[in-house]
Amino acid sequence: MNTFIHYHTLDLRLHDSPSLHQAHSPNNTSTHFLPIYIFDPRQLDLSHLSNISSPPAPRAGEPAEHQNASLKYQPKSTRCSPLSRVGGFHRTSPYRLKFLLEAVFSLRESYRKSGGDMLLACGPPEVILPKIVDQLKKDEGKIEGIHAQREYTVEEISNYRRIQSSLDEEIVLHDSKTLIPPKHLPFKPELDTPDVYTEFRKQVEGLGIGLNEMLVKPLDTAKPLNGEIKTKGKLKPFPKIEAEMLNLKEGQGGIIGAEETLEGLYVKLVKPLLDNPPIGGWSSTSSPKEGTPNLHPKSAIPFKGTEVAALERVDDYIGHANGDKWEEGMKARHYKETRNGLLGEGFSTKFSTWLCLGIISPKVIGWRVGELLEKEGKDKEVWKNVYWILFELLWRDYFQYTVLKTSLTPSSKSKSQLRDPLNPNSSLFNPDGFSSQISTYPQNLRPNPSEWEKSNLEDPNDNARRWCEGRTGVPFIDANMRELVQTGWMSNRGRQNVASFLTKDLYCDWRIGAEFFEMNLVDYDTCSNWGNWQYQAGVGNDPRSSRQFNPIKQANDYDEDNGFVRTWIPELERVGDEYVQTPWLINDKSKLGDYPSRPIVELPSWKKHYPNQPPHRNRGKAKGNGKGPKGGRNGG
Ligand SMILES: Cc1cc2nc3c(=O)[nH]c(=O)nc-3n(C[C@H](O)[C@H](O)[C@H](O)COP(=O)(O)OP(=O)(O)OC[C@H]3O[C@@H](n4cnc5c(N)ncnc54)[C@H](O)[C@@H]3O)c2cc1C
Repeated sequence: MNTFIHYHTLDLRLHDSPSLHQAHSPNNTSTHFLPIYIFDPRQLDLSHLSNISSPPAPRAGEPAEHQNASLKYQPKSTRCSPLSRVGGFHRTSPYRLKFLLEAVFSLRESYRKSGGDMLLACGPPEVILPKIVDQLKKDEGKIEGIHAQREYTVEEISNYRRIQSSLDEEIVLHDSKTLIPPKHLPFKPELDTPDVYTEFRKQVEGLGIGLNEMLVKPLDTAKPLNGEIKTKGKLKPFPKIEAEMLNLKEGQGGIIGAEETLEGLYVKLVKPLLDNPPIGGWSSTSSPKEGTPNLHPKSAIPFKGTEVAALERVDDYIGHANGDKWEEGMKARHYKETRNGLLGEGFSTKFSTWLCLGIISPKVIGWRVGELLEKEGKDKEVWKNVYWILFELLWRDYFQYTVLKTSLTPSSKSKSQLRDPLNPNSSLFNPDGFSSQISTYPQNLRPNPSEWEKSNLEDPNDNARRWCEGRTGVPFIDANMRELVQTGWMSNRGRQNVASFLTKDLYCDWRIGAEFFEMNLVDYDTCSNWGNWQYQAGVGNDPRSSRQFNPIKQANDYDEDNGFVRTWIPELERVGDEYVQTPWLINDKSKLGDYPSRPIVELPSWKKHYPNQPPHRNRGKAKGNGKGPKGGRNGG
């Protein structure tokens, strides 16, 4: 027996899978194929699974390095704990947990439907994987290779390094995470990713935008068929693993039985979240007393975490070729015009929900966009709208590669410190962000964390806490925050505004916002989240002082009919349309019910956008035109 192991991390799919492709290519000598997914106690509290001891819960503010005494490997500057470092938030919400389990269980189902299976385990991967390898090597068994997707973030890099340090076999890493794979880039991403997005995009577009130029063809390893995902050919047999023969010690974790269901596992994993709700609590739809969370009826992402759902969304949004014709895809043809919308599922692609776990390959999306552009891109309107999807996907790549570069560069503050081979050091989570790694960063724009407001999230009147709970008194901000907590989603427009409000108007530590997003966003992605937060907070590698949004102007421009604010803030029901974005201006405050009668801050620049101010409330002007405030555009 010669086993090809594929260790799934953030690549929960069968299509466009380099491992699957390699394992089943004619010259591959493996006889068996073993895909495995391991729930890691540093990411999730696994204490309700059998034979697992999770790291002790840290207190907010306590440095991560003191939080993992029970683990053999002591992380230094990483955030390896199921609670976040600054705010002490969980690192997942019930919604996000359910989405992950949907992805894992549907992947296992797809493997089974294709003649194979997938092993589910829990525990530190550097303990579990070597035990499995040992068992497979017994009785002269061989390991053809251990394959995984290359990750660019410090926790994932240290995870691979820890595993590697306990294995004789080399882990083979595949570049399957980005639209443009590293080897196609016109520069070495780990060294030369430009500090400014526009420069990155121009260099990439210099490759030529067409199919097989900038866009790389995805591997044809699996496709949807009658509502299921099927691999191209039959899978190699799944090897027998005997859980009791792994010799795992007490507390080290183990194999999750083949009979375990999504619902059963969910109940065990969600318990620590429900027992210890975060500030403001979980929303009632996301944490039912029994079973898995229901979708919020107003959710902008009424989708499942499955490969089938992801590929159906691509079909629905971009469409597909049918002979000479292009079918469906009306949404993509209006993408640029509608992408700043706030309500409903149609305004933007929502691809991020599947991209974050690798349920869909960015290359599949890119290739489909390229096909549509090739067929219909001569029409300028189609080109402008459809191309913009690539423009945004390049933002995603840009943050991935920026993080890769900084993950492998020592902080300028610790130049003397030799790189810890097991533990790369990144400024992604530092208060002064990437700026701390750039010696040429302009002095006058350097962030000064000591000047930021100190937050005490225990205090219900704390500004950052009121931001988290959607109680700032500024309806446009609160509506976005409530949507996030109640559905696990917020639009890009909303994210930019609430991030600006927390950091530029309230002057709070941006990491509280990034951690709160990490807990709640179903589409949470380390690079996109922390990279965008740095960018908005002005601590990233593209320094500018003016990324400040005016929430009143933004509300006037993007919530023209007040539908968004009315959807999420029912307390404002009795306030007329004119003042619903500025309710503190009405005389009869009794109409506000429990809603704050004053905003926690009021900036002079807001006033010219109040009702009846010259110039008159400028409704609808910028809706959907892709223009943000001066200097504030990020990703359109
Ligand atoms: C403070 C803040 C936090 C964010 N956190 C995340 C996060 O955790 N995960 C995440 O995927 N995105 C994040 N974004 C980026 C962006 O808001 C989302 O990618 C986008 O809203 C997802 O919706 P969509 O798929 O409909 O996007 P579309 O508008 O349809 O864009 C298509 C794809 O392009 C990519 N994209 C678009 N804008 C950006 C951007 N600014 N940065 C990186 N990629 C982009 C995404 O992969 C997206 O799916 C954040 C933005 C801000 C301002």
